[in-house]
Amino acid sequence: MTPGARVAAAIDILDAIAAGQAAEQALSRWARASRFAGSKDRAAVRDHVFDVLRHWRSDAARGGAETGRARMIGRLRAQGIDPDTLFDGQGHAPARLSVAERAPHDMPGDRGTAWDLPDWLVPVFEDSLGPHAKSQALALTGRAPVTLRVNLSLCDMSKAGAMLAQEGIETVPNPRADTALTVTEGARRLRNSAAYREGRVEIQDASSQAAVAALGRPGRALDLCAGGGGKALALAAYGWAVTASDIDPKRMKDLPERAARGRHKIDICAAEQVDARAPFDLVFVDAPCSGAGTWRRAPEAKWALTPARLAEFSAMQREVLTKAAPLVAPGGALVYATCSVLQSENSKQVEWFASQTSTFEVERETCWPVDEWGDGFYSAHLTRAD
Ligand SMILES: C[S@@+](CC[C@H](N)C(=O)[O-])C[C@H]1O[C@@H](n2cnc3c(N)ncnc32)[C@H](O)[C@@H]1O
Repeated sequence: MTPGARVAAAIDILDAIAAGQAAEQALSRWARASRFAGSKDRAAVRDHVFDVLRHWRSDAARGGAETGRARMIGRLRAQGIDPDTLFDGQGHAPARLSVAERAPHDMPGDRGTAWDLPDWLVPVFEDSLGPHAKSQALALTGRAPVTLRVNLSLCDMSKAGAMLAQEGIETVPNPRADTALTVTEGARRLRNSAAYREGRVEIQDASSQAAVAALGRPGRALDLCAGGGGKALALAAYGWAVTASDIDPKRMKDLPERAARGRHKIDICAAEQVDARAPFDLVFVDAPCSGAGTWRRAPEAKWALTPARLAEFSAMQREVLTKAAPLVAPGGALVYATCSVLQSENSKQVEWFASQTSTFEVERETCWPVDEWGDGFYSAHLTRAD
């Protein structure tokens, strides 16, 4: 495909998304109908689509309309690329720009457009992040790094880096966690590499790795909101004896295969059986949340979030904290974590929990920012006093 044809494909996919299709579904449909597209074409089209999704408002403003075509014009302008070089009407490239499209479009001065956030989230970001609100909102419009967790129970950092390099996957140590490598080249080869297939590395953001690294001497741990099992696997690699559970067992469907790859034994437990396994030295609550720290990876979620949905997350967080507390052994720890940068989901929830109980003490809270090394993440470490 020519660069122009890739842009034309992205425009069609963006229109399908604007009409209500999920981005992954729209991309898969296009890929199935476009057998001529090679892997580099598919990657380039995906990059265009996700770049626009991250800049949904500002691209529309720069392009002068809320269409896939205008947004793609806006995206090229933001990247300093003259749209005329790709919109040339040749072959499968998009039609030439009209006079109206070529006219400069002034960016509106409001912060929602400039920060690429829904208007209601601007004050929420300001309350949560103070002087960092703008820089964090803008950080969320960039591409996320691809980060690996080296499974130290099977491999050391330098061996993992060397194995990956042999297969054309270049990495650098990620300063956020001692187990983390950031991929700088060859990320698309990762899932076929020996290091990944043999469980020596797993894909996991460095902030999540850092949150698990800080948990001290291993014992019996419950990952109460295990989902795909990222935290459970990282805990097991540090030597914790892990029980994994989730209110929605379907969410754990990949966990047995991932655990087998990493050669970890994880006790996968139905939600109604958890009480019988208690107490635990550590209960890790990776709570359901807005995902605001990970919107680079899932930009549609940024535009789909509403105040009502945020309130629903808040209720779920309180419910899961309440459920977790009695499962912690005396002297044990409760870790509450989210991949959110919003105070209402983080410190406010821990404040609420602390106001409900005299049994737990808040030892420390840590916030990791959205930056070149990792996603926004929060964790609070509480200890059970009695
Ligand atoms: C942020 S995700 C977990 C991600 C996962 N820990 C990982 O590292 O891949 C939150 C999970 O919490 C689960 N969940 C929501 N409410 C719950 C509850 N009351 N009890 C247990 N799990 C719950 C959801 O089904 C979802 O899988």
